[in-house]
Parts: sequence; C-alpha cells; structure tokens
Amino acid sequence: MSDAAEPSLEEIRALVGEFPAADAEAGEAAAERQAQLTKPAGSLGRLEELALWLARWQGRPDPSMERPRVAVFAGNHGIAARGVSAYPAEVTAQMVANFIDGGAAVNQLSAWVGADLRIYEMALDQPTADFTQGPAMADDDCARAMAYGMMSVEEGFDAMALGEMGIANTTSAAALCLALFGGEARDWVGRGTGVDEAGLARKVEVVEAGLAANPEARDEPFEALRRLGGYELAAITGAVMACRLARIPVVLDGFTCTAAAAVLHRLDRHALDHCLVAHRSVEPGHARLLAALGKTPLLDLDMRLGEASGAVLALGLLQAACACHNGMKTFAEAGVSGKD
Ligand SMILES: O=C(O)c1ccc[n+]([C@@H]2O[C@H](COP(=O)([O-])O)[C@@H](O)[C@H]2O)c1
Ligand SMILES: Cc1cc2nc[nH]c2cc1C
Repeated sequence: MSDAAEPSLEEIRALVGEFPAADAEAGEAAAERQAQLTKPAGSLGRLEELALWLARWQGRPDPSMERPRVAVFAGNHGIAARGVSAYPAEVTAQMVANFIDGGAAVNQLSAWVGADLRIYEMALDQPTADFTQGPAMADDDCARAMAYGMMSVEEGFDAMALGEMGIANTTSAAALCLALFGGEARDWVGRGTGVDEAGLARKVEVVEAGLAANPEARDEPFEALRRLGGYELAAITGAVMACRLARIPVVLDGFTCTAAAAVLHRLDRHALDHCLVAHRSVEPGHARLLAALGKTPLLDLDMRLGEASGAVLALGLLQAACACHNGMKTFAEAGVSGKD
C-alpha cells in the first residue's frame, strides 16, 4: 500500500505531461552575443552549442557553471547472484564507502571541476528481486526510488551530473534497453566491469530470461523500469524528471545512466532535451542507445567506469563553454575587424 505522502508511479508518470520547454528568448539573446564574439562564426564548434543549450535551460543569456552538482546513486541487484559481473555484489557497498572516504575517481574529478558531490545509497542490504523470476521492484518500491532521486534535485545548481554504482547493473540496463527499443539481447549486452566469454553468454541468457519473465515490460516504459531496472536506475529517472521540472540542465554518464533516462524518451521524444550525454562508453549497447535517442556524446575516451566519471569530465567542458561565452570580447570591444 502506498503512503499518502508518497507519490504513486501513475502520479510520477503524469509529471511528464508537465515538462516545461526551454527558454527560447534566453537562447536567442545568447546566440546574438555569440555572433559578436571575436572568432569566425561557428569556430568554437560544439562549445558554442553547449553555451546556447545552457542559456536556454538556465533561462539566462549568460549561462553559468559555477555551481555544478554531481549525484551518484548506488543500488544492488538480485541478478548479481547469476554471475553476470566480473566483481562480487559486495563491491557496491565497498565503493560507496570509498566515495564517502574520497578515494574514487569521481571524487578526484569532482574536486577538479569544483562540483558538489553527493552519494545516495539505496538499501544496499536489500537488492532488487531477480528479474528472471518476476519484477525487480514492487510498484511502491519503484515509486519510492524515483521520488528519492527527485529529492536529490535542489534549486540553485547550474547543472546536474548523474551517475550510478551497482554491481550487475549493465545487465539490468541491457534488459531495460531491449524492452524499450527492441532488437536482440546480444545487441545490448557487453562486458561491463570485464566479464569473460562465458560471463557474456550468461548476460545474454539473463536478459532473455528477464524479458520472458516480464513480457509486460515491453508495453509501457515505467513498467520496463520497474520490472527490469534497479533502485539506482529508478532514482536517476526521477532525478532527470525533477531537473526538467526545475529547468536544470543534466549531464548523463555512460550506458547504465543513459538507459535509466531513456525510459522518459519512450514516453515523450522531447523529454531528454534538457540532457546531454557526456561520453560514449565502451559498453557496446551505449552507441546503439545513443542512436535511438538521437544524442551525440561529447567525449569518447574509452571509459567504462560509471560512477558519473564521464559526466563530471563533461562538466569541465561546460565550464569551458561558459568561460568563452561570458569572457570573450566582441569584435567591437576588441577593435577586431569583422568578416568582409
Ligand atoms: O555505464 C557504463 O557505461 C558502465 C560500463 C561498465 C561498467 N560500469 C560500472 O560497473 C558496474 C556495472 O558493471 P557490471 O559488470 O557489474 O554490470 C556499475 O557499478 C557501473 O557503474 C558502467
Ligand atoms: C571497483 C569498481 C568501481 C566502480 N565504480 C563504478 N562501478 C564500479 C565497479 C567496480 C568493480
């Protein structure tokens, strides 16, 4: 039974219909300034696009990246017991301890960009159910995880970088993508933390068994999330929604994080307009997913770590885009001759 204070999945789903559009006026004002900056038109390439995208979603002609937040959600998965990861399930909690202690890659990268890093640990001692046997989450557990992710979003941040930690979650993400976008299990499955050939074959089997046990996952995106996702994935879906409602730009990390956000794309193809994908993960399903979403990642650094590492790197590029956009002189200010 769902508590009166806790929203149901239906109530959360209804929020998609309330998603605001970007601020076109702020975008136009930013574009007008950009056209006057001391560079050949378009010569800063995607840095120019990034500045305009930030301006539209922040609703200001001078986009800011002084206050970025990083949110990493951690959860455990019942399917971890099926030998689908190169690492044991205990690593999820051990890495959370490492994040809190400051010893992980995401800590160093967050310090490098000056981001506020938050770790959200989600009932690590209670993994989701094994989705080869039925739904991973009950309705109210999934709704609660989504609401938890939504609550991580506070006003006052310039952008939100999202990421996850959860042993076995690349298998969950693969099953989710198969339910959302179709194809074959092998199209969405990869080596994750580094499984061998036998591990890869087990991942394919587990994804196929998951879809066989949860045929309803193909019918509706939130059902796919509930049946095949995990707590950290549901929290990411919720955080992406809350950012959209607050018009906070989002930077998505790798395959697992993008898969969680993709649930919303299947409900509304403009639902992820406030999101950019930081990098293309080595996980082969990520390229396929990016194509399905029509998103071009910013970076391709052969990374496959997760924990928001790629997303935080991309925050650095957003800061560079803002520095140029706000700090450069115009042709008139600098006394540089324009195009003939
Ligand atoms: O998101 C990605 O692109 C990604 C690719 C490979 C591994 N990961 C991370 O590794 C864990 C999942 O890998 P696995 O092999 O346990 O499914 C999880 O903690 C993720 O953060 C993440
Ligand atoms: C060590 C380790 C660190 C991680 N960070 C995110 N996912 C991870 C998976 C493992 C195995």
